Amino acid sequence: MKFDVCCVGHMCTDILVKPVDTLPEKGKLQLVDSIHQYTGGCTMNTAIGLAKLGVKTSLAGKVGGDGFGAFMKETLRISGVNTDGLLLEKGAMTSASVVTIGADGERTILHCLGTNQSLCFDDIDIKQVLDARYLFIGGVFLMPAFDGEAAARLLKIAQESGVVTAMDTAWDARGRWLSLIRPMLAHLDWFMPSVEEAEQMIGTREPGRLAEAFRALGVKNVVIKPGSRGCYVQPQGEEGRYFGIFPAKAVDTAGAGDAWCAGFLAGLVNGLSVDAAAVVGNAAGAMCVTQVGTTTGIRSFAETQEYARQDG
Ligand SMILES: OC[C@H]1O[C@H](O)[C@H](O)[C@@H]1O
Repeated sequence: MKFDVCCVGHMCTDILVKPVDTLPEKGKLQLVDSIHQYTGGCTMNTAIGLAKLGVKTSLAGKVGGDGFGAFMKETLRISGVNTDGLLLEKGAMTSASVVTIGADGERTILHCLGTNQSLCFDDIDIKQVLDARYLFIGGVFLMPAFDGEAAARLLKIAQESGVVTAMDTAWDARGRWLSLIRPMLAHLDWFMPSVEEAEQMIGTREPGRLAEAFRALGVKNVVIKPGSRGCYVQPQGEEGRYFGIFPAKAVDTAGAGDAWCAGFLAGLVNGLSVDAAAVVGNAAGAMCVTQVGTTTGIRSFAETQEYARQDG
């Protein structure tokens, strides 16, 4: 195996906007203090997070042949993510998210779909996927040509070839939730939605009931993240358990869930138990929100473990 994790799916450029204190009146322009450009999108964030945590990571997906696409490819390269599976589509626009950060660090996100809109099964370099121990799919609801049977097909191929499969979702603005995701669930070793997303699929916020429902639909191991009580982990055949969050001063919460996935998968790749990996996930998520940008706060695996020991 050449890689530990291959990440497939949603990637974009994040345009981070910090408004001045007051909210605009409806229909008026918003004054901003600053605008910055970062890499973004669940898959991109998780891939860069994994690489910063020292995991051998590759990525498959699509960006446009524009300035944003070039910026993303170069950032991936500098971060140490293999981009052989990254398509640059000439004449197409790279996806972007306008992320507005409030005074409390909470964000609102406006998605401009770009190349994620047309990402399809044939765009994915299967060899790259099968050359990894783990496949991570991120942001499945933000890729309308990939979000149903195509994602399920890729997960099935990977799982049947012995690749451990993991998936996070994203918010589904079109509200299809379980109807769309159901064919994927039977091919997932790890399903790691946020509690808000999971609630939309199953209709409860209670992690134990959510995990039970996903297990009944074919998922092997379930994580519900991160929620006010931390993350809830229920591996196959075991009781579910909570792991509490680390207190952190949030300046930008965007990417916390992606950082969690990176930390958790890095833990598994490094041979930690599921419980210890969940703690590393919580630490990576907490470190992420202390800095502006979705991957700025992520540090090496050793530093993340150290953080978990100090503040746990
Ligand atoms: O998960 C965080 C990501 O969601 C949004 O899509 C932004 O791109 C941000 O990077």
